[in-house]
Amino acid sequence: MASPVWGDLPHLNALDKIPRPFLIGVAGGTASGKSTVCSKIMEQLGQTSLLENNRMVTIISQDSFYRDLTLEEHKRATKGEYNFDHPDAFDTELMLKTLLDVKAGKRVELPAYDYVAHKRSPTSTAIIHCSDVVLFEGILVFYFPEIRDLFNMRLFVDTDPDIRLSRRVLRDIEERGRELDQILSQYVQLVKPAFEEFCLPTKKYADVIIPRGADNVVAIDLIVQHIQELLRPNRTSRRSRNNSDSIVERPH
Ligand SMILES: Nc1ncnc2c1ncn2[C@@H]1O[C@H](COP(=O)(O)OP(=O)(O)O)[C@@H](O)[C@H]1O
Ligand SMILES: O=c1ccn([C@@H]2O[C@H](COP(=O)(O)O)[C@@H](O)[C@H]2O)c(=O)[nH]1
Repeated sequence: MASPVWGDLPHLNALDKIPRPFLIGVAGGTASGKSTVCSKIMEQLGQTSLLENNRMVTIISQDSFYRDLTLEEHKRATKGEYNFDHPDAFDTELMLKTLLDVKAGKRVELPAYDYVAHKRSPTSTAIIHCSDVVLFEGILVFYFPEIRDLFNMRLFVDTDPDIRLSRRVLRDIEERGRELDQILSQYVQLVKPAFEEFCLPTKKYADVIIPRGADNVVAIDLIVQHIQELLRPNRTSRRSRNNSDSIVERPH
């Protein structure tokens, strides 16, 4: 049953024992298009038209697991001098516990991350219900072995660094309230070196590398087809057959 497109995916061999939720890790450098790729996968699985509570595909961002900063760290963060791209910036324990809960089908509550305040927002939480597919995206989702091993499929979004930087500049000015000189100095001093040291070496763990991110419609189509194949409705879902059927339908 293994598809030639997917090559050798040892952890996907027992296709008759597909775990639910099916946990997909999506790694890649900053502004590579991880969130956009996840949204496209969700859209093509016919999920965006459904009410949030009825969706069988969920996206979780690793950014929800940035650890709380001390006063001194927060001061540095406001000047673009705190290293948010280092593995130590994350609350690994909470990240692991949450993913284990998600895998166990438990309902989890996640605070959204506030990039302006540099902290988790207590007023904006997402409730993760048990889903058929959970996409977990972030710069270092393959860095921590205990977390990496939880994924049933691993994707790496591989976008040219110049394109990533230009997108990050626009995004950080428009959405994250940053000044150009601070974005550039943070990028050169912290983001780029950490990408090379911690993120890029994790590309080797990917089952599928997606060059050009969301522009790569062929790769996204193939990934979606593969997920649909794995989650055929004759497999048992945590929810009703009616709900899980929506996953195998094409959007049009
Ligand atoms: N293929 C694309 N073409 C144009 N802009 C894109 C594309 N993919 C992502 N972007 C934009 O680049 C920025 C970063 O994308 P995002 O998906 O949030 O990346 P990441 O999750 O890796 O940080 C966003 O403003 C997004 O709208
Ligand atoms: O308070 C913060 C938290 C994070 N960052 C930067 O965000 C990116 C990770 O998010 P992507 O969506 O993958 O780009 C990371 O490179 C951090 O440097 C921040 O600037 N401030």
